[in-house]
Amino acid sequence: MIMAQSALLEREAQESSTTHKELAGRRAVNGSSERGGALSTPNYGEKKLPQAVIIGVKKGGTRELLEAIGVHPGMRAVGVEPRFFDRNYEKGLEWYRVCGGRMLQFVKSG
Ligand SMILES: Nc1ncnc2c1ncn2[C@@H]1O[C@H](COP(=O)(O)OS(=O)(=O)O)[C@@H](OP(=O)(O)O)[C@H]1O
Repeated sequence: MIMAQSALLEREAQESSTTHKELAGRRAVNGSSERGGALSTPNYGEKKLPQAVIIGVKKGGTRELLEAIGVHPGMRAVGVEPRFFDRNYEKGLEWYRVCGGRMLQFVKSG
């Protein structure tokens, strides 16, 4: 199942123990900035939160779906599943965003 998640991520951001102000401070230290949900750094380009997530049971065929989506020239799909919601949730939204940037090494771009 693919689920639009902007509302979910917005709620996550609001509930996160790290405030926007704190994150802005960290970005200033790291020489990065945020524009419209995209974290920009001089060395790594933009690290955007995903616009959709694939949710599925184990052995439900999610990998196949992910790879099929990734073939589309207009889509960027993660190469390695970040397992954010079930294994890495406590690492927070910032980890998820940085992970998204790392994913770009594996994606097919259009
Ligand atoms: N279209 C289609 N029809 C039937 N079966 C399919 C299909 N696509 C993927 N598969 C099978 O789904 C299994 C992998 O599912 P996942 O990608 O969710 O695996 S995992 O849970 O993340 O490991 C994996 O099953 P196993 O080969 O038994 O491991 C795939 O063969």
